[in-house]
Amino acid sequence: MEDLQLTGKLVVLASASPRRLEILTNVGLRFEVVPSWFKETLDKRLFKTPHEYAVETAKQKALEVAKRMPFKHLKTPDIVIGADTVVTVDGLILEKPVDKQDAYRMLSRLSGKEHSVFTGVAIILCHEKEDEEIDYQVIDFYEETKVKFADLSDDLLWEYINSGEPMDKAGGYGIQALGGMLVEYVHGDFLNVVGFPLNQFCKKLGLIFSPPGSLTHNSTQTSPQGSAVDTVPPAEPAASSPPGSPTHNGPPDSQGQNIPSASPAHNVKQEESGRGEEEVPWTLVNSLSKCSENREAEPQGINDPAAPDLTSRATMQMQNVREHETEDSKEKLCKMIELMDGFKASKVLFTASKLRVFDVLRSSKTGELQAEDVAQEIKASMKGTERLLEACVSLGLLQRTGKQYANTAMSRHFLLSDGPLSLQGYIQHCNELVWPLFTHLETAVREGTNQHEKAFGKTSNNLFQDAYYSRHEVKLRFMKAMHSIARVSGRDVATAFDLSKYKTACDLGGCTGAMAYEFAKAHPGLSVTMFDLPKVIEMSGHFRPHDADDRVSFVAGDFFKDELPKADVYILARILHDWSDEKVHILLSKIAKACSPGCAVLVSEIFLDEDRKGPSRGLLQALSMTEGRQRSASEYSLLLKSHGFTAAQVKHTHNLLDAILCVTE
Ligand SMILES: Cc1cn([C@H]2C[C@H](O)[C@@H](COP(=O)(O)OP(=O)(O)OP(=O)(O)O)O2)c(=O)[nH]c1=O
Repeated sequence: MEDLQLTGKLVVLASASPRRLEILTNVGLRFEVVPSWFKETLDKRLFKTPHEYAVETAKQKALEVAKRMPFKHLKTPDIVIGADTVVTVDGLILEKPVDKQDAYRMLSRLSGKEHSVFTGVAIILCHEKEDEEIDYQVIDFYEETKVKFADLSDDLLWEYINSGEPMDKAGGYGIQALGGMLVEYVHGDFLNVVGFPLNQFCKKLGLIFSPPGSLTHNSTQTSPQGSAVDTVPPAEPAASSPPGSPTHNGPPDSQGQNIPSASPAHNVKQEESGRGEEEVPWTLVNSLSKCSENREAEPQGINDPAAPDLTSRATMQMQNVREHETEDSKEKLCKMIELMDGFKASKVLFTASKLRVFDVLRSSKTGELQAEDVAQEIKASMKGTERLLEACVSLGLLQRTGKQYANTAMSRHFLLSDGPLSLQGYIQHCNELVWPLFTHLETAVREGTNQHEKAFGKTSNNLFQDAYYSRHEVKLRFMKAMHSIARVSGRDVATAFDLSKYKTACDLGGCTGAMAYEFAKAHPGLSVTMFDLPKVIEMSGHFRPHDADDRVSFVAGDFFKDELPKADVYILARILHDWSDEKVHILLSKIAKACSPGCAVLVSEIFLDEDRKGPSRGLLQALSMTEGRQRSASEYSLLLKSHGFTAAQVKHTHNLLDAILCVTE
């Protein structure tokens, strides 16, 4: 048990499949579930074999989660697991049926025949580099299981389809439940059909994480089924790349690739993170991985003499169905708990930030401190500090080794007050302004109004003039918040489109100039004017970078009242959501008047999904808005079009702000 190489690591299952959750939970793996948003739309014609398709889809599912988590969940996972199961018959790849007719077509094709079930699996190892970029190392493999269906009558097929079971399963059946009745034999790993080849996965895990000395990590391991190792460059988007694309070091099923050891060669930290010890039976996993070189793909399953007999397998299947239902409701309960506790987690982050816990830990000689030292530094009680630090560990904000607390990579990235990507300004704004507003949410919902007066005892007709910029200290806090958002999202917004043909830009309401500097940095031929209220401009000097580019200049004015500076591109970053459509029209018509043909407007906001069902970040923000509203990309596009700005290009940056670029004719 000293070999617990996964202890303290954040393992993430990038899958919404309750079967995968159950299989991995049953072996004692501790992990979080973050379903992938990767759409399974890779062009199957680009893949020579079905398993290449399944492996690539698994890889893209996992990479999407690995890349999203640092931004959306504000934590970097150590390991992300993705999988994709497909059924193949007559040279066709069958995924989940889209409707009952589709399920019928699939099942009647499978009737009376042997088919293959392939599950592709990708294990992504995320390594934080010194420059805080993340390296993604991909280990992928697949498993094939052969399944033979009995001859199935139409009546039986329809009865099965009407049970509802086929709809969320590849090939339209679930071997672990009612679908088991359709099956004559299984050759291979039964769990592979259910969605996860546990046996081969454990072997791979053993090879990656077995303790030093027990295996020769860097020797060539021959894997029974295809296995490949890729390193994905950090800036690479999770694009739908077919095999042979630049993210691949070799074909996905090439044999005999090196299996990297995550420990100690890759310096994956062993953190005592409060997530508790892993319960994976590591002796078993290590023995399995040692056997993997010798393994011939032998038939297993219900025809295997060593496998449980049919009666016990049927009992196991019934248990599985019951457990699946329990797991399903447990998953829902977890989600409920997460929602109920969400405000506590936010407040822990706000409080630790306000008390400068992350800065205090960073400034200590070794980067770590015991609770009593932290308590002394932040001038707080020992008992309260200890509770706060422990809660921070449980949220992935801190790590603990013995009695010593230290920042996690995520905290170093986003929570040090002087870090280049510090979110401290925005966190303080959330704590001091948004939090009090949200305590009056019920009244805000009843009355449909912003609760500024209730929360702060003052009416505000114009939020910026009356509230944000009324007092020096409040203004500075608001500017810090906007500054941190612009610093974190600025590069992605500035590089979202090719602006090389433009010479001048004007960032309207650009606050501290952080976004303007990002645009200047990203476009060497561009001069940027930052335009904002005189009250803002007079303080923007506080935020001037040391290496300030002299292509950025500052002009004071009110974009609703004053003449706008001339520019080829007008930037509206985080501006339009604050205003009603009526005010947006006033502003856009002023911009349109200032523009000559070929000029552009770049709007950067959180874009709501077209069905307004997400992202929740945008919809939650709307709850404390005054006269503004959140909009989708096509709503922004329509507003812009009505002022002659067309040819919209939309970029979802996966950062805090998305972007749309429209051009005048
Ligand atoms: C053939 C077969 C598939 N399946 C399931 C396993 C997978 O969950 C599903 C195939 O779809 P997948 O796209 O592999 O997975 P998923 O959509 O369920 O989850 P995610 O993409 O979030 O990881 O079919 C069974 O449960 N039993 C079976 O007998």
